[in-house]
Amino acid sequence: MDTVAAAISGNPYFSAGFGLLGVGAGLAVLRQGARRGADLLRRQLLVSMEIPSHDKSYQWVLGWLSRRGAEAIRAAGAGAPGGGDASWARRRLMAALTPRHVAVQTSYKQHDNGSVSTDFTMVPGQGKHVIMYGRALLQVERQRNAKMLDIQSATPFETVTLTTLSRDRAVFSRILAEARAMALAQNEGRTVLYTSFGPEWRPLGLPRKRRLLRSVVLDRGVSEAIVADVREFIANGQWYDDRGIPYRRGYLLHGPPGSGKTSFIQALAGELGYNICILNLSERGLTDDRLGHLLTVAPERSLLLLEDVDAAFGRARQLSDQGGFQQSMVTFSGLLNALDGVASSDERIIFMTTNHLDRLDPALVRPGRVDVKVLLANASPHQIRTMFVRFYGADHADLARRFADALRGCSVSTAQLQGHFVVHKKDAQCALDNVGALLAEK
Ligand SMILES: Nc1ncnc2c1ncn2[C@@H]1O[C@H](COP(=O)(O)OP(=O)(O)OP(=O)(O)O)[C@@H](O)[C@H]1O
Repeated sequence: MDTVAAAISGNPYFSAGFGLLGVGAGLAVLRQGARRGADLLRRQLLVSMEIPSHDKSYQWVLGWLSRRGAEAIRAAGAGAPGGGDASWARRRLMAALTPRHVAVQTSYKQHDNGSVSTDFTMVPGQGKHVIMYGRALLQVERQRNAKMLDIQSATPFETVTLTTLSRDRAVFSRILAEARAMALAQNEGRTVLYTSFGPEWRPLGLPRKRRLLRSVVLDRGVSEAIVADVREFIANGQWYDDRGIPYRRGYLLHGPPGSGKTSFIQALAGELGYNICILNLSERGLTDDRLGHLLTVAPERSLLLLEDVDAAFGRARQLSDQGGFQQSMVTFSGLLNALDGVASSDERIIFMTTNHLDRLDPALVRPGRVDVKVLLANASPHQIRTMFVRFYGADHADLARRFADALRGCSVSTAQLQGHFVVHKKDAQCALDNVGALLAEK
């Protein structure tokens, strides 16, 4: 044994081998130590915030990042010889930090006259980027998991992770607040129409310019009465809460086609600064469960609109129940349950419209489900005069009176009147002379 040990220790190759082994092991320990140290340091010094693509704030933060990117490019390029208030060093830093790999996001902008234009914005692409926010350095990492699908949107699951130094952790809430305010400002003065998409609400098209309440001409005092009722409801949440009454109010607007029911609800939403969630009860694939869920998760500050409720539960529905055309799977009791089930403390304002009040089941329109019923009928003489003056100006009040007299006793909808005025938009006298065309339409 001793001779073997002596042989090994005396052998220079063996000694060198052991030496190398020792150095290797030492290095491995050092490397692991360094990694652990870096991990520990990272945990102590860095904080991160992950935003998954299914979260509402995801698009807000992407929008915010794209705005920051554009600002960084401006700050880096602008003011080269002494321009702008960014120092030269800061501009250089901004230039260095401008993301090199960007993704394009196309957005549509609706102008006040209703036309739509396209706009391209660049958001940081997949991978890591570094940006400056105030004095804080932030790492932005955008990751896509191609193997995971967001079930609701059927798009790959994505995340954006923001990382910064622990001492700057407060920037996260500032960024979220800024991103939210930025997104909301884009919809300022506009009404967002939501429609159901699976179990959630999605914006339908672009936010629309708010419709002015006075652009919808209802009979004397009708508009004012509804607006006052809704405002009173909105202002009295505590009252409902104190008495344990579900905080919801139901309105039913009924009347012939083209009397302004939908237009009025849009204008009311604009007046209140609310959005509208439109639900089509006849929608294919809509079930009782989904309806109940949708009514509970409607975005805050929105009016829920169930249009043409008679179509879903009137004669057409009976036909489908007898094996006719396939409609939604919502049952009448499912609708009642959904309306009653909205018993959370969240404010719910539900508008229903119908052309046929008589076809509605009394159970649907009982107080608690429908608290306010309003008839929007064919145009009254007051509406005819008001619309005429609104189209041609106050100096045509006399023609307006004669026009209303010519239509006295006739059933003309406000939509028909609007159509007539559009045809004769340049000439009030012509509109009066051709009033007979309105009667011929009948
Ligand atoms: N009272 C009104 N004042 C101003 N415009 C009106 C009025 N009524 C209808 N219109 C115009 O007529 C068109 C159709 O109106 P709207 O869709 O609001 O009618 P509706 O009562 O909801 O019809 P329907 O019962 O068929 O759904 C819109 O372009 C709207 O601007």
